[in-house]
Amino acid sequence: MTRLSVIGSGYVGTTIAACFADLGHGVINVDIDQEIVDTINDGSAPIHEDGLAELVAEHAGPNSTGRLEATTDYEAVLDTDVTFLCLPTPQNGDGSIDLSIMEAAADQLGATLAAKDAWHTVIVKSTVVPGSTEEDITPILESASDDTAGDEFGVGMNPEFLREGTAVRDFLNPDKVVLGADDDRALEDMYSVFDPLIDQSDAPVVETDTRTAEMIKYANNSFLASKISLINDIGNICKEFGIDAYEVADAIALDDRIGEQFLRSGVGWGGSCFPKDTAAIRAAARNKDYEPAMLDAATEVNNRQPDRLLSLMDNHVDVAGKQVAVLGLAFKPGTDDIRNSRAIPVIEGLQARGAEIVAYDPVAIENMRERFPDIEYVDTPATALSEAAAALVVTDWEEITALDDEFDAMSTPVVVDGRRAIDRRDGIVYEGLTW
Ligand SMILES: NC(=O)c1ccc[n+]([C@@H]2O[C@H](COP(=O)([O-])OP(=O)(O)OC[C@H]3O[C@@H](n4cnc5c(N)ncnc54)[C@H](O)[C@@H]3O)[C@@H](O)[C@H]2O)c1
Ligand SMILES: O=c1ccn([C@@H]2O[C@H](COP(=O)(O)OP(=O)(O)O[C@H]3O[C@H](CO)[C@@H](O)[C@H](O)[C@H]3O)[C@@H](O)[C@H]2O)c(=O)[nH]1
Repeated sequence: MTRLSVIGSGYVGTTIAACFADLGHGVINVDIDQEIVDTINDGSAPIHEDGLAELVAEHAGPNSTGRLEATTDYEAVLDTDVTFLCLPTPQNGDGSIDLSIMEAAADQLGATLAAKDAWHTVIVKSTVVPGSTEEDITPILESASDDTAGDEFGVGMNPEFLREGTAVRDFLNPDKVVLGADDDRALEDMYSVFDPLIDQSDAPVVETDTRTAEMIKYANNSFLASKISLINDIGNICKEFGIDAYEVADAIALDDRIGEQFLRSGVGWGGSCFPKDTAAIRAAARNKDYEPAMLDAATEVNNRQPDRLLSLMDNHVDVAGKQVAVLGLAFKPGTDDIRNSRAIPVIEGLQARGAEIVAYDPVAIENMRERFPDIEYVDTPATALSEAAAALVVTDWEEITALDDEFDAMSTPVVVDGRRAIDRRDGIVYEGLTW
């Protein structure tokens, strides 16, 4: 059992903290947000993630194992041996990575660790461009603690591959565990934290240096985002020829070299990671005078998909002054996260056309209301469809894929499906984005 601290208690920080507690470690979550801290200490999850509420309740708050605690006080890291940094790494206006939150947290952590004589290992969990751990975070930790990395404290980089919506399952059953360390003792500490997970999941371990670990994360996300863009490009061609891209995808997936995952064409990739991370690595490449032509193209294809969805609708109905149902607001099913959701450009496109938007999502309405306070939100997809002149499917929630005769209540039954969520049926004018 290792005593861990996890700085940043968002999607990644809370998930890994609860999972590490479940694996037997004692874990302290540190966050600047008092509400998040109170929620965890009450034994509740601050975010919507399948299985997380149960884990937090089991390990934090009253009648729990007590292995998970939260605080706003950085001093709590002094009671631990290893600290994970799980802070946001947003993008600047030009797409490049904004490390300021990481740098501020590293500074505060370093200043706190100045009071500790014993060895401590700091592990960067956030997605950061190659060289960040070595050239930015480590020097800040050194100057704030007045200690030397490799002598008095260790630094590691351990990228995270969990997906939102399946975060707990993904974390506990990883395809790989990447341990990036620039000194042996840090690597040893990383093993002491990950051994229970490696034993339980049998995941292969990749031992490497911090720069390579950082790049593995970007390569992983860039590859997956590009795979979706490639199938979207092919899907758009299929649509022009009247061919079903899903039938084509099923066939090419039989080639082991291609594989079946991430071949669902449609309105494109959103979320807190693919858009931001592809932008950051493209900007980092340009900074080294390399033009990332493939990743530029993947981004361009992705940016076009919402417009193609709206154009298909325009072919059937002029929505000015008419009600349009937007079905699904989260960037994917299973999460309340709307960061870079494809619903955002879709809603903007509808607003530009003067439509009256009625939006439905099972869990993401409150988050989208902050972004678009003036559109109408409803509790059921049937209410959104009633009297609508068109319906646009943006997220393939079960509540949406299960829809059937609810479409009969539309004023003009034009359904444009960005996720292949709805079956073609009599009585509706159905357009699939790539089929
Ligand atoms: N969300 C994902 O699915 C996912 C998966 C893999 C990797 N990542 C990466 O992990 C990192 C974190 O992402 P996230 O989605 O968990 O972010 P998030 O925005 O959900 O959570 C970040 C948390 O950090 C807290 N915070 C901000 N500044 C702080 C400070 N100075 N001290 C302490 N806490 C502070 C915030 O209050 C928030 O709770 C990012 O680099 C992201 O790219 C995310
Ligand atoms: O065949 C597919 C698969 C996904 N998507 C879309 O792609 C986006 C991202 O989906 P997904 O990868 O499932 O969700 P994320 O939670 O963003 O996870 C990605 O980003 C995380 C943060 O870096 C990584 O940890 C994960 O490995 C990586 O899959 C969503 O908008 C999906 O709708 C498609 O359009 N077609």
